[in-house]
Amino acid sequence: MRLEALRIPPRLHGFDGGGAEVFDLQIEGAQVVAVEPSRHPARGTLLSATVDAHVHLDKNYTVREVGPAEGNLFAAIQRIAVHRAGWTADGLRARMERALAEAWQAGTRAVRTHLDWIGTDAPASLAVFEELRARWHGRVALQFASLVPLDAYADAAAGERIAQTVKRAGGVLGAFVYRNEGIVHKLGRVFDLAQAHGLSIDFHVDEGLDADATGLRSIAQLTIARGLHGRVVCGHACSLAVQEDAFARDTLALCAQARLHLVALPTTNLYLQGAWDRTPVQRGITRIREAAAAGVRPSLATDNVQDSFYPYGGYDLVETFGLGVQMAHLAPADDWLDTITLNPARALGLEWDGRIAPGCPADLVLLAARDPYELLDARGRRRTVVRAGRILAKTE
Ligand SMILES: Nc1ccnc(=O)[nH]1
Repeated sequence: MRLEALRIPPRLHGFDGGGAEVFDLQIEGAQVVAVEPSRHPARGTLLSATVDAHVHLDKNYTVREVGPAEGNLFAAIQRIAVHRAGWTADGLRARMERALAEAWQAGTRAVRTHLDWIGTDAPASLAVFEELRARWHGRVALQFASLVPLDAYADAAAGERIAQTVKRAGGVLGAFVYRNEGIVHKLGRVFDLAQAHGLSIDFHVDEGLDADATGLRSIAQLTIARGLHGRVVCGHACSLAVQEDAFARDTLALCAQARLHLVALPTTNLYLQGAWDRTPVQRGITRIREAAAAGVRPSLATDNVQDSFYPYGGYDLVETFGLGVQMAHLAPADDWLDTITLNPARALGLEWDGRIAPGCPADLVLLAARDPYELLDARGRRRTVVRAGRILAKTE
């Protein structure tokens, strides 16, 4: 198969483009075998298949039963707690399948989901997740992180049980961190367990606009102290945006030193953060631009879809990218397409980092956008998804 006249954003180049912007690709079998400058004007934009570093497959599409939390994270947590008690394998399977089918059609090749993990035993969602991870193998690579309230790790035996289960199931150790008492000590327990069991870590951290929420800084310091550079992912970090510039800069320098992976969640952050009873001025998004300037190239991810935390949305990362561009002034847009391709691929430790080059997998998303401006319009988002060298889906 030959793909002609496509812009490849420079950050996604795994080859020397020699200053050209538009390319023709030759695909043989499941591989790209040649990338050459094109003689034609661009008729679209080529990305590597997208990677979604942070979702919640266990609770998506439940908003019709639980209701939206109207801008209040802790209300969202309470609403889902009541609903969670009634979760069944069939219900979970249907919700997860629907999400994966949508992500796959949109051109996503890998997804990391958090699984609500209350108590020490594995949640009902884990067995369903493992079943779907096997069923979707070769289409969407699936990872999970345990979403455990940080305080649960204060109990050493409970922490050990959780870590053993996560290890057995091939997952990532996670926690929800927000202004906890004794936060450094409890975070230290998570790092102890990760080290003892050889696990990577993924935190929900500082998801709020209180300037004294400084979990991110503690996590970066612990990552350096424990030598877990590059093994730790942090989602949200909203409070970084409301802290003093100098303080935030120091935190980001530590994050860079720790090779921490930062994931911003535009839809949910916009919905849950800022005021509800008047026009919200604060956007809740973390300091994406300062992070990048400090050497921490961040990811954008989907987070919640049609649940109490975020009642709208779907699994289209190109759409989420468009929102991120507008929310955080990610301009020029072309320069930030690594937020849904390369950066999350590295955060998830995927074999292919998403750079397009001869020899790379032919897992690609061909967008109709003829220039960077069309990336954010409905026509420009229309796409042809190519997986393993074959056209999977086309939107007209
Ligand atoms: N933003 C979120 C925090 C905690 N749980 C969720 O599902 N989402």
